[in-house]
This record gives sequence, C-alpha cells and structure tokens, in this order.
Amino acid sequence: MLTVENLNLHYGAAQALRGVSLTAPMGKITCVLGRNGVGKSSLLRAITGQHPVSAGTIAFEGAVLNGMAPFNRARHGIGYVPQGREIFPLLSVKENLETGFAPLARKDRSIPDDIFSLFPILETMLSRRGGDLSGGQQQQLAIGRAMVTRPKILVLDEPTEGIQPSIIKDIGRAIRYLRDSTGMAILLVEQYLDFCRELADHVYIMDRGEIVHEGGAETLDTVEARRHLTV
Ligand SMILES: Nc1ncnc2c1ncn2[C@@H]1O[C@H](COP(=O)(O)OP(=O)(O)OP(=O)(O)O)[C@@H](O)[C@H]1O
Repeated sequence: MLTVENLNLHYGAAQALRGVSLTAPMGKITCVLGRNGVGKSSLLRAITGQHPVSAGTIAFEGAVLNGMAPFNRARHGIGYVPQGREIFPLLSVKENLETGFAPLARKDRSIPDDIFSLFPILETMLSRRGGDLSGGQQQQLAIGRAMVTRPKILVLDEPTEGIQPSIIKDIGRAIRYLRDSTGMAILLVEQYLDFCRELADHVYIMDRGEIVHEGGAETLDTVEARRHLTV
C-alpha cells in the first residue's frame, strides 16, 4: 500500500499541496480528480521523487520514500506514466521500452509479453521512432515502458488527456487487467469524470492543494463532489 500523510509542497513561496493525505491499496484503482491547477501533478511528482516535499511522509510497502531519488523509487516498485507521456522521439518503440530496464537486475531485463497482448500496435511498430506515433500510441508506449520496470504500483498522470475514445477504452481495459492479474496498486490522476467513475475503487477530489472529498466511485455524482469538479 502507498501511504501519503500530511504532504506539503512548495514552488518557491507558492504552496501547491496543503496537508494532503491518501492511501492507494494493493489490488485497487485509486483515482484523484480535480480541475486544472489544483495540485494533482504536484502530488504525483512528490510521490515519484520529481519534486521535494516541504513536510509530510510518503511510504510504500513499509519503506519511507522521502528523500529517495526517483531511480531508487523505481527500484522500490513505483512505475510512473507522466503527463504528456515523455516518450523519447528519436528512439524506436523497442528502445523506448528498453529504457525501463535501467532499475532492473540484468536477469530481469526482458520485455513482458502482456504489454503486446494489451497493446498489439506496439509490437507492429517496434522499429518505428517514438516521435512518429500518434498521441494515443505514445500513451500506450508510456504505459508499456512503465510495465517493463515490473512496478508494484503504477502512477498515471491524466492518461486520457488528448486521446481518442477507442484508445481510452483500451487504456481502461489495460489498467483493469493490471489490477486484476498482478494485484498491483494503481494511482490515477484525472480530469475525465466518466473514466474514473467506471474504473475507480476509491476516489479523492482535490481543490486548491487540498483533498476535499473522499469515497467510493458512486459518490462522484453527489452535489458536494460535483461542486468541486465543475468550472
Ligand atoms: N514548476 C512550477 N513552478 C511554479 N509553480 C508551479 C509549477 N508547477 C506547478 N505549479 C503551480 O502549482 C499549482 C498546482 O499545479 P499542478 O500542475 O500540480 O496542478 P494539476 O492539478 O496537475 O493541474 P493540470 O491538470 O493543469 O496539470 C498550480 O497553481 C501551478 O501553477
């Protein structure tokens, strides 16, 4: 389980996270929703070690991650699919996947077959450059690259952003498969309400750097939840 307690995060004098606490249990999909700029990406940057926190604790399966470099967090089982995907445009699809080998012991450096069962297009495009793929294909590649690291928790930042509906369906199916087949934890940040309502076991809503709502996916339709999500 991932446990985040009382997290504060600053950019200079500006505070982006205020006392954020949440858990993401193994075998469950946890969604964090919120409008633009409320701190969702900052929360994931804190968890993956891309930005230091000013206060609070981040722990995964008994290990405290605070102060640990992103590379070592990957070794502890944190897989990250960043916003905007961050595919290497000049590397081939195969080479992009192989960048996921970095935190692995030599004997584990292989590409798991289920990546190609989930996203068959990646297998047919193995020698194409990452930059030649469509946005949806790049999103599938970013998820595949994170899967190569054999994560115990997959952390995804707005995986549906700018993606066509058919590929959103494939991504939803892949996330469910990963939860059910491997029992990994999934922590997903989103603005797309319907996607979260269908997938989530548990939801949190953020507003202005704070968690303002928590509950089952069905609670997203309450007046109180909607108040924090509508512009
Ligand atoms: N590198 C940065 N330097 C200064 N301020 C930042 C930086 N990154 C984010 N912020 C500010 O921190 C706040 C939270 O931003 P964050 O990106 O975490 O929100 P978000 O909910 O993920 O939004 P989006 O959906 O647009 O990505 C915003 O006010 C944003 O302007």
